[in-house]
Amino acid sequence: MPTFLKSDPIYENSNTGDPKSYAYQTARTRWPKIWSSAISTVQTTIDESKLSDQDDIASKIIISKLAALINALARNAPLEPIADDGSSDIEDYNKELLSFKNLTWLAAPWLFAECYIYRLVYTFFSTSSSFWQSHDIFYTEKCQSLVASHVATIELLKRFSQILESIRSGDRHLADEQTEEALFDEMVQIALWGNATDLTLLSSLSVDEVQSRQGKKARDASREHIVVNDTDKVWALLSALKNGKCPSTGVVHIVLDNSGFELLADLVVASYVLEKKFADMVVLHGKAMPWFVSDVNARDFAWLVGSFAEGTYYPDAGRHDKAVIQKTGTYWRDLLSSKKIEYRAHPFWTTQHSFGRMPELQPELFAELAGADLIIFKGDLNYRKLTYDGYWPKTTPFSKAMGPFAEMHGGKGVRTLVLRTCKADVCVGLRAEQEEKLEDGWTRYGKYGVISYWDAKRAD
Ligand SMILES: O=P(O)(O)OC[C@@]1(O)O[C@H](CO)[C@@H](O)[C@@H]1O
Repeated sequence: MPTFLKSDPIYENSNTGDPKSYAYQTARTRWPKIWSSAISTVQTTIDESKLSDQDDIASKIIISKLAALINALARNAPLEPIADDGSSDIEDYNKELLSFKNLTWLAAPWLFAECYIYRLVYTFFSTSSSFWQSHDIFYTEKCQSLVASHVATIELLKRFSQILESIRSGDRHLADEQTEEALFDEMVQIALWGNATDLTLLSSLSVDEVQSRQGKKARDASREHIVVNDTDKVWALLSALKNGKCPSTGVVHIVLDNSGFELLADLVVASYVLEKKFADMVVLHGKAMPWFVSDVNARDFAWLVGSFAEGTYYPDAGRHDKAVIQKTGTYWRDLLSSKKIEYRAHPFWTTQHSFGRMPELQPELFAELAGADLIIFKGDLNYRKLTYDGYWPKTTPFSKAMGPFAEMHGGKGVRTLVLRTCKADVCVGLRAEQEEKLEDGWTRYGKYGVISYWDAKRAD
């Protein structure tokens, strides 16, 4: 296995040619479904829009490129260099592709090939006519999924509103350490299980199955499925930061994953962090382009906050529910305008690179993360990128699987917390013999979760 950087670990990774990997099934069934459905979405947009002749010709080209991609997957064709669309990330994609020599779709490292496929498809649009250039083929599906989740959404917003009230009223129960810790635990659970509902799973689970994972009942039932749980360590950190027992910069970052219900859960957690004064500012990192079907980009983010604040999110909601929705949307808008919450989309998050490459390839971004009190990574793809998507033995320490990203840098490294439901092959940090009790394929369908923490600022 060639390595792109000298610092990459020599490891066996999930590969689309390996029948024992989830990648095998993904490349043969999930990808063709995702891209066929993209063709239908483009067709619907054409039918619903009055396109100019130029845009109409461009639409046909986009559809033919998507069809050719589906055909290339079926034929196990080689991956071709990505066309230049003026963005600097393409160079590294093509450089790494060359380093593999004759990579074909059905025998490729999963992480590389999957990032490459989303970046490639984006160029079908970014190099097209003006109508299509900023088109997000997944946008409608993302909005619809949140509207379809209105029951769990309203339940979560009501709970959030209660929490805000108790924090603000200085509820004396909240002064008790155990109650405080229980509330933090609830926040972690909300953010973790919010990740169990992404749209790529719809190609293997039904809408009902995905929605049944939302809400408090589902969270409580899933507790026993958390295979690594470092919540207490993170609680110890936050308490130390707040009590001045640990130097603080007052900034927490959340590297987001999916839009819709998961983004809602992440906004709840960001607000909790601010209201409890664990931080003065929360930076949210989204994607700069449509990515892995349901990942958050600027438009999804603006739609969620805007449609809540304006009361257009769920027009059929009752008067009381509507008031809760609008109040929360307005509250988030205010946090954004006062810069207590900031949304950003660094191009690094849509490269193929594992985060262990960040210190060398994106030292400024790495320094910024290292300068914050805590970085919360959400979701499966971020976990795969933290751990090089490697076939590590499951008992490998989390810090070892992260490589240079986890290094101490003289006590100035990154404090990493990952909240991820397992939807791939990789999983580390288990205790010896823990895996024996888990069923075959347990790392795949979002049933199990990990709350893994590594503090690269510790003095020891
Ligand atoms: O990052 P997320 O949204 O938690 O999950 C990403 C995911 O759904 O997309 C890929 C699909 O092949 C897999 O890594 C994983 O199953």
